Amino acid sequence: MRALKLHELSLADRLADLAVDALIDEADLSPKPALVDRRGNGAHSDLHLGLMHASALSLWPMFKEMAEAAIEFGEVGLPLREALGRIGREGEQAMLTTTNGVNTHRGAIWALGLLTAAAALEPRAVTLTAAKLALLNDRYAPQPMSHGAQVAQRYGARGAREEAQLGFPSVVQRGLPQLHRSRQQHAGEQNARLDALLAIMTDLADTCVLYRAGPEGLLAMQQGAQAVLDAGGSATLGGRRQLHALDLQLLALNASPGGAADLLAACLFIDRLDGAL
Ligand SMILES: CC(C)(COP(=O)(O)OP(=O)(O)OC[C@H]1O[C@@H](n2cnc3c(N)ncnc32)[C@H](O)[C@@H]1O)[C@@H](O)C(=O)NCCC(=O)NCCS
Ligand SMILES: Nc1ncnc2c1ncn2[C@@H]1O[C@H](COP(=O)(O)OP(=O)(O)OP(=O)(O)O)[C@@H](O)[C@H]1O
Repeated sequence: MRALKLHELSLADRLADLAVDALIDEADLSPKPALVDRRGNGAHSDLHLGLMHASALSLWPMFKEMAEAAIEFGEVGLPLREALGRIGREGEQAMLTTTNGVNTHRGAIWALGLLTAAAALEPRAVTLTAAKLALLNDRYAPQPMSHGAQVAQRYGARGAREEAQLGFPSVVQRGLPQLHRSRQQHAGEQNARLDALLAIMTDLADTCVLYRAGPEGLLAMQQGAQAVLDAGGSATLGGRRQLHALDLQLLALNASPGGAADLLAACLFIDRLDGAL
């Protein structure tokens, strides 16, 4: 059989590859505080690494379809936004079928779905284009009382929707600059990714944490992540000690930063877009 050459893959194929790679790299990254990683299931009794991998792979056709829809519609507008909503909901069903009903990647479908479509449309203004898509109101989206909606109501928190509508400030202003800084300081790729996750955690209103552990959990997450970075980051002995303490503290609070994990995947996706298209 003739080997498939890279340039024979369509843009949509390559974007779907990048999105799934970002999810797999996020899941594999270890040691992440209280999240599923190579060591175990963190604060999640219903999740494990194999399930995260299977879920990520199940989303490949969905990401491809989102990129194809963006290419076909060719511009930001309600028709594309509503097509993405439909494809995203179908992807969510594919995920739930694969995981037997467990929510592995709901937030990631939202963030990476918008970014994949945006990359197909405007590769030089990805977060801005994703924000414009997120600002459009999908008339067919159901309005369930999700965990995010419940804590938004209770604490007035800014959740996944607002993060996208603002152009992913946690990724653009925190995650990506930290990823580049730690690489420059020769932290090593895995440590640089951990530092990027921690930088995202310092300032995020992660609705997973708020739902599970309230404002006390959120403060512990933000201050603990800052303490690791202040101690020199994941590549240093002091930083590792703080990271271990943060892991134990978040586990004790059952406070898993799932939103931050999704945004790390978004960060890795954007980082790889440069030079890949
Ligand atoms: C907007 C979404 C994320 C729903 O948000 P909501 O806060 O109501 O729901 P939920 O509690 O299920 O949270 C979603 C997930 O977002 C992640 N998250 C949590 N906090 C944050 C945050 N501050 N920033 C970013 N992501 C976060 C978490 O992983 C969480 O599991 C989305 O799932 C949605 O509307 N889906 C409908 C289908 C659709 O339109 N898809 C379009 C794909 S482009
Ligand atoms: N490595 C990871 N480990 C754990 N969660 C992750 C990881 N990567 C991403 N996530 C995100 O975290 C979310 C899971 O969080 P959580 O289990 O709190 O969601 P839930 O189903 O809304 O709540 P609960 O399990 O409390 O009923 C997923 O939506 C997923 O997007």
